[in-house]
Amino acid sequence: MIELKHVSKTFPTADGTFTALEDINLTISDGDIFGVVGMSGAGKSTLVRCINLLERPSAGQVIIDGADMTALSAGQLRQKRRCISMIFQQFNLLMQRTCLKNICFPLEIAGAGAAQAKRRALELLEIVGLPDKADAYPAQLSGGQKQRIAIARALASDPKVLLCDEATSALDPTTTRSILRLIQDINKRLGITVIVITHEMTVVEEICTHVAILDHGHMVETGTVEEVFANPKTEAGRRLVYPEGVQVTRQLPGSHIVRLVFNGGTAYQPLIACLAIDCGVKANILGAETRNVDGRAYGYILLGLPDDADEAGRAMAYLSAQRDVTVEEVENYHA
Ligand SMILES: Nc1ncnc2c1ncn2[C@@H]1O[C@H](COP(=O)(O)OP(=O)(O)OP(=O)(O)O)[C@@H](O)[C@H]1O
Repeated sequence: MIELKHVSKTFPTADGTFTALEDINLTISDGDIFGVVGMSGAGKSTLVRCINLLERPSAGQVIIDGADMTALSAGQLRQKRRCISMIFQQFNLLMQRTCLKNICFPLEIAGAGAAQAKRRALELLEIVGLPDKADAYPAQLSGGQKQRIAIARALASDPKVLLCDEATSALDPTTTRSILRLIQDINKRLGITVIVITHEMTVVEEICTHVAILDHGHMVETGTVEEVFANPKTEAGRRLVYPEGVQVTRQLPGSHIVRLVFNGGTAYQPLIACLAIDCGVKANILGAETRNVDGRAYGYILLGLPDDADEAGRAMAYLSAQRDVTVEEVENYHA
């Protein structure tokens, strides 16, 4: 388990002290695929670099499996870091080494013999689906293949945690999907906890179990992907999850506006038609946004209810009684 307790990180700059992270509290359980999302500059990379102490937090604790990383000696930290590997957007392969030798590199540093390192590297090439690229050089590979080699190298030290810093951001959508499948497979087969930093919500939807949203160095939301994506509670969360905003088809000034949040169970039920038939209340759909998370639909619909208090009350009672739907009043609605 990874716990961040009151982690802050400041940097000295020409204009004074810059706070990149402020009072971050986070728990990542073993086996999670945990997404960290936020706009550019939100502090995602700084956060992940604090986890393996590539950046030392200015305050707070990073506790991995009960050990406070910030309190370890340099030697102990080197040892502990072996259980955390990292992959990057630009792959960071050694271009003058073959793929096999790239994967052997961390094993050699850890003191493995050449034969043992080679045996393990060949196994890892199998795991990442490139057994025929042992003697190829990185320059001879596609972006997706380079990332597979980088993943094999990251796995060489038998890590418990894999940090992925925008690992698919340089790849096309199809290759992205195949790399995400590989990361998911590694998480399941090898039981490795994965932390994914990304600005792409589709990446989170495809593989993450949990997510944290960073905004200007603050962690503004965290929870399961379903919880956070179904109903982002903060402005920053809504901006990320629904970047286009709600597609408003029509606005009725003075209407009673409610937001129906679907959380996977009944998103495809003809709820608005049922409302009309069962209650005799005609609601206007002002906007809708749904997302598919792990094969289930989440999202919300904005409804304009009639001004008549009795009709609006009936509609609210009916909608509130539905399973797997949350009904919220929307105040100060602006299209
Ligand atoms: N060494 C540093 N010195 C000063 N400021 C820094 C330093 N490292 C990061 N920052 C600042 O901290 C903030 C967070 O940076 P960080 O790279 O963590 O953001 P990010 O969310 O990963 O952004 P991106 O998605 O663009 O990579 C930025 O404003 C950045 O300029």
